[in-house]
Amino acid sequence: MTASLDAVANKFFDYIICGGGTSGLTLAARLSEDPAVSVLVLEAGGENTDDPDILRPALWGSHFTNQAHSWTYQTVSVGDAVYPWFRHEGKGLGGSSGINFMCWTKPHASEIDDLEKLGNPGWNWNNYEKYLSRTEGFIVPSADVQKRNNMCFETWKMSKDGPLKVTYPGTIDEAELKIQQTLINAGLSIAPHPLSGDPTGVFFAPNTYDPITHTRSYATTAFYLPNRHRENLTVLVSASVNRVRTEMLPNGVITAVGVEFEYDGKEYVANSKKEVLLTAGAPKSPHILELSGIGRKEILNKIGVPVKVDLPGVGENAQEHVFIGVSFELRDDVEFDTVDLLRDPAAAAEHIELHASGSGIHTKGIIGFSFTPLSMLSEKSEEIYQSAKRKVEQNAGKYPPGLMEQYEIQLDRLRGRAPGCELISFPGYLSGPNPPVPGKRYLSVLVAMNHCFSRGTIHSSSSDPLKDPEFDPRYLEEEVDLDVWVEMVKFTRNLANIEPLKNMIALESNPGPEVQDEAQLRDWIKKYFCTTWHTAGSCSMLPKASGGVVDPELKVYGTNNIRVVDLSVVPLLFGAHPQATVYAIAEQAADIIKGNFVPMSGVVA
Ligand SMILES: Cc1cc2nc3c(=O)[nH]c(=O)nc-3n(C[C@H](O)[C@H](O)[C@H](O)COP(=O)(O)OP(=O)(O)OC[C@H]3O[C@@H](n4cnc5c(N)ncnc54)[C@H](O)[C@@H]3O)c2cc1C
Repeated sequence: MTASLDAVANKFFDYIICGGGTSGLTLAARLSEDPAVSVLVLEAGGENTDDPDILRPALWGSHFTNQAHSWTYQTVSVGDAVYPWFRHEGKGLGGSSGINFMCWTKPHASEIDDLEKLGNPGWNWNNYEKYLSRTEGFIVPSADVQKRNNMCFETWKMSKDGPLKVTYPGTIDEAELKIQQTLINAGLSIAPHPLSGDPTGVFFAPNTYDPITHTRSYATTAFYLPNRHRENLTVLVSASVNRVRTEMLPNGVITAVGVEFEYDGKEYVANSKKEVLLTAGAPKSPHILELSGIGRKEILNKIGVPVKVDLPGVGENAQEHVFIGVSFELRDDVEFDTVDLLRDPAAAAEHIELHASGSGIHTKGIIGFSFTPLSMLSEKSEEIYQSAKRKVEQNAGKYPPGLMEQYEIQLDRLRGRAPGCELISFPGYLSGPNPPVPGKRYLSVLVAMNHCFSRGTIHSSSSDPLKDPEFDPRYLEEEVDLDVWVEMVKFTRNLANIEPLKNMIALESNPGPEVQDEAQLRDWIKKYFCTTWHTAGSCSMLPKASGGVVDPELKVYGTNNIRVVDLSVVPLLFGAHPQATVYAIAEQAADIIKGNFVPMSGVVA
């Protein structure tokens, strides 16, 4: 059971963790392994344990309409986009790991090594694998499942020891193999070791899935429930952190002494003896810093918060992954159960029943992936690269501190060093503008742009903690992003002409026959794309002079004992779904905080 207010208000704890999400619960479990240390987690949302809408798989996106499950952020500038309201993060224990799409992927090793290259000793692939192995609990599927799905794990380096269950969903349709074969026929190859350093190619990715109960495995089941009995771990839900309380040390550095939090409409205080750890996610961690007087002085002056540390990088360098769905209507004779069925209330009820017995749509997952460099998809890749390079060189003097170093790496990736183009097979309709036809089933290929050059900002617009920060993502501001994306969509549409997919589909629903030439394609993308909810960078781990907010020990510059430990610290977003990386960051952070971190050398050592 979570704690009562009385156990928290005005009490003292060694560590106060602000946000009980993916990283927060991981960190809490690791720090409280030492019974001599007291740990408090404050989570703004509810406990949400045993909630079937969280536990039952294949409910992708359904949480967005439920305020108990997700935060909804309106973005500031969205250009022509029609889905600005589609901006969500997880709320309640488990955070985004409780509402995410459960896909388990990892970046190319060189992209993690890039963190070290950007000035962060110890943040490299070797340490990444070491720390992620503490979370990851891979369950190898049966020999029968492997044979049926052409799976081979000999070259995959996966840990079986962690508490987070990672495996394949109970139902894998034969259609997934056909989609995979189509991609191979289109020129891609099987990725030899996609979850151990090089995801280039096609593969079936596991999910965060418990194969016994056919339910979601997430930060709550892996790190909170098994440890909630610990006497030194206190978790208070419905407690929203307003700001960090600080004092100034004689040397001009500020030190955290606790936090102020909102509970049931009133403000309370919890005191920290050692550290305050911000794990509120990329939209909210910079918000808490700014409300605490740590941030860009112009922003703090504007919202009337006294400046304690002038730290211009807070809320800057925000990066996103974005996707757009190309949907194909399936032929009626194709055997492929898709989530389209769930639009019929009677079928939806039937599949809830089926789930209880370990079958039906709710035992499916999103598993079909390919990651490639642009050169594998388009003959225009060199032209696009040269044009992006010219632009970066021309504007070199105009970029904010640190961005040029990031762009140099991004150009290298664009030329093929790491795969930024992703295609995901989604069993159902997920696209616009043409709506699904009742009774029809769809396959959508989600075309995801993972190495966006555009950068956004997330800043407080008021000193009122209950007012959400303003998120200005500046999507597609850098034209290379759209150039790359157009080529990816062209490649994807052409899959309809390649067997065996050709034989499965009746027609292309979106973008549809109205979208023919390149100008129309560009307009369609600008209108109907959507975030992939992987926001990073808003509290970047970089040297301070490069726009950094935290140092390589994740400590906020100018403070003695405030750290940020969540996806916001990643200064340059990689080409993978980020939950695995968030767990790895939290695991490494726990060792750093405990004083146990012995870095394994990486490329820069
Ligand atoms: C819809 C969706 C689908 C996704 N799909 C995938 C996927 O399939 N695979 C994948 O790898 N990744 C996926 N992701 C991304 C991944 O889940 C997240 O990047 C990751 O979980 C973020 O972890 P975090 O610890 O940074 O933040 P979160 O897990 O979001 O945790 C932040 C926590 O802080 C709490 N909080 C916020 N403000 C306050 C405050 N002021 N006081 C107290 N608590 C506060 C929040 O309620 C939340 O619980 C998805 C994300 C979303 C939203």
